[in-house]
Amino acid sequence: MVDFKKGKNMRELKDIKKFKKFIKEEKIDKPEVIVTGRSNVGKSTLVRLITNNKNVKVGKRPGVTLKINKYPMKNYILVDFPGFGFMSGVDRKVQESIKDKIVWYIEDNCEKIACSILVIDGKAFSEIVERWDSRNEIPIDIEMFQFLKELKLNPIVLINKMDKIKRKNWDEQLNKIVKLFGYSPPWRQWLDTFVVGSLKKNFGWNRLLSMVNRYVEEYRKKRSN
Ligand SMILES: Nc1nc2c(ncn2[C@@H]2O[C@H](COP(=O)(O)OP(=O)(O)OP(=O)(O)O)[C@@H](O)[C@H]2O)c(=O)[nH]1
Ligand SMILES: [Mg+2]
Repeated sequence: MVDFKKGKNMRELKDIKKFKKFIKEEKIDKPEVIVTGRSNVGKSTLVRLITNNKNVKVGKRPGVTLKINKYPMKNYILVDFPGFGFMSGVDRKVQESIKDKIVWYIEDNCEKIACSILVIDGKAFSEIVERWDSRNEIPIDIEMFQFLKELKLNPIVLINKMDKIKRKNWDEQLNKIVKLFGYSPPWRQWLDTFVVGSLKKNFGWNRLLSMVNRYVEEYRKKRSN
C-alpha cells in the first residue's frame, strides 16, 4: 500500500518534472527579427519576399502598414512595423504616436530581438537627411540606427530601391550614405552593416537573409548556454 503510494508519487513527481521541463522549453520563444524604417521604403515588400505571404500589404502611398504585424518563420518571428517619420496624408499626432509605439515596443522586447533591419530608400535618403541636418536636428533614420545599436540589436541597414540610381553613380551615393551613418568611405568596408539592394529587381535580400540567419543562430547559441 505504502509502496504503491510511494511509487505513484514518484511517478507523479517525474511527470511534474517532465511537465516543467516541457513548459520551460516552450517558454523559450523564437527570437524576433524586426523590420523598421520610414514609410514607403519597402519594409513590407521585404517581409512579403521573406515570408512568401501574399497577404502582406504593400503599397505606393505611405502609411500602408499602421500596425505591428508578426509572421512566424521556422527559426524566428519576423516583425513588420509601420513606417516612422513624415507621411503625407497622415495626421501629425498619429505619426508621433506611431513612432512612440515603435520605440516602446523595441524597448520592451529588446531581450527577445535577435537582430534588426533598418530599411532606407537609397535614392531619397541623402536628400531627406541633408534637409534635417540643415535644421540642426538628428535625422530620424540615424536616430533609429543609433537607438538599435545602443540596445545591441545588431542593426543591418538595407539600402533599398537602388534600381532608381544609375550604376555609375552608385559608389558616390553609397559613400554618401555610409558617411551619414558615421562610417568612413569607401562603403565596401562596411558590408557587415549595410546591404545594397533592390527588392523590385530581386537582389540584395539573399545576402540580408544569410546575415539574419547568422544572428538568429548566434542568439540561440547564447541562449542555450
Ligand atoms: N523602385 C522600387 N520600388 C520598390 C522597391 N521596393 C519596394 N518598392 C515599392 O515601394 C512601395 C512601398 O513599399 P512597401 O513595402 O509597402 O513600403 P513600407 O516601407 O512597408 O511602407 P509603410 O507600410 O507605409 O511604412 C511599393 O510601391 C513597392 O512596390 C525597390 O527596390 N525599387
Ligand atoms: Mg508596410
